[in-house]
Amino acid sequence: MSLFYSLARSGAQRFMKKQGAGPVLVQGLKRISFSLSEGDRMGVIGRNGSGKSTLLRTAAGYLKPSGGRLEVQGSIGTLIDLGIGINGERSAKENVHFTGKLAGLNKAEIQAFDEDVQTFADIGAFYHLPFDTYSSGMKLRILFAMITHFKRDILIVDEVFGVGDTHFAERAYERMTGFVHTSKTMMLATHSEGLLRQFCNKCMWLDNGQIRALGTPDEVLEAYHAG
Ligand SMILES: Nc1ncnc2c1ncn2[C@@H]1O[C@H](COP(=O)(O)OP(=O)(O)OP(=O)(O)O)[C@@H](O)[C@H]1O
Repeated sequence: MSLFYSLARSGAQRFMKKQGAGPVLVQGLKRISFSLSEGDRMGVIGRNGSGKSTLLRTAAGYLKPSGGRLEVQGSIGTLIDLGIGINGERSAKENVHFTGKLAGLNKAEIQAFDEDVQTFADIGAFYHLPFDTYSSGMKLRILFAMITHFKRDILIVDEVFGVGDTHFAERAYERMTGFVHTSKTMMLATHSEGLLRQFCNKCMWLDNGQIRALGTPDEVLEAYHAG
């Protein structure tokens, strides 16, 4: 199983460019090329606006690159935007049952899925209220519990841990550790060196939408700090 991703070109400039009275163009990524194989867990670092989320969304298939080639083999689990794939007017429970049906689970499996999410997310009576009424932290709890219930070949996670409280973060790290060992490939955008060192064996430094360094977390962090 491999994840090969190449964005060789794009029609716009990286910086915001106003073309006369026309639209403003923002190029999120430029000349990105890398491949990940089974067992690779790549952290993506970079300053705010450097393109980390854009890269993850593209790799997950939510964004279509304007040029280049993206090749992904295997099932993908994502934790990128708090709400993608969720019906905000429905409760977490209803969303869990719907997702379970979509995933082809039988009645007993859906019940187990429901119990697992409800127990792990631990949001009390909110579990039965519309998702849109949840705080960011509650949304994270539900979505994290949902995606980590399933075994996926590829896990793509944006730095959403920040909205969880300490109690949840501890349990999430624990579950993530288990998940990392059962998933084959991972991409994790993060500002946390702790997370990077704990979960990743590769690291990409994005700067202005381009790869500035690619290597082990130690190598890339050293380059990143050196500026
Ligand atoms: N929907 C959008 N429309 C236009 N420009 C966008 C959109 N999303 C992101 N951008 C731009 O693309 C660039 C990269 O943004 P991105 O969110 O990928 O950065 P990031 O590295 O994830 O940032 P952060 O660390 O702040 O989350 C930024 O210049 C941003 O303004």
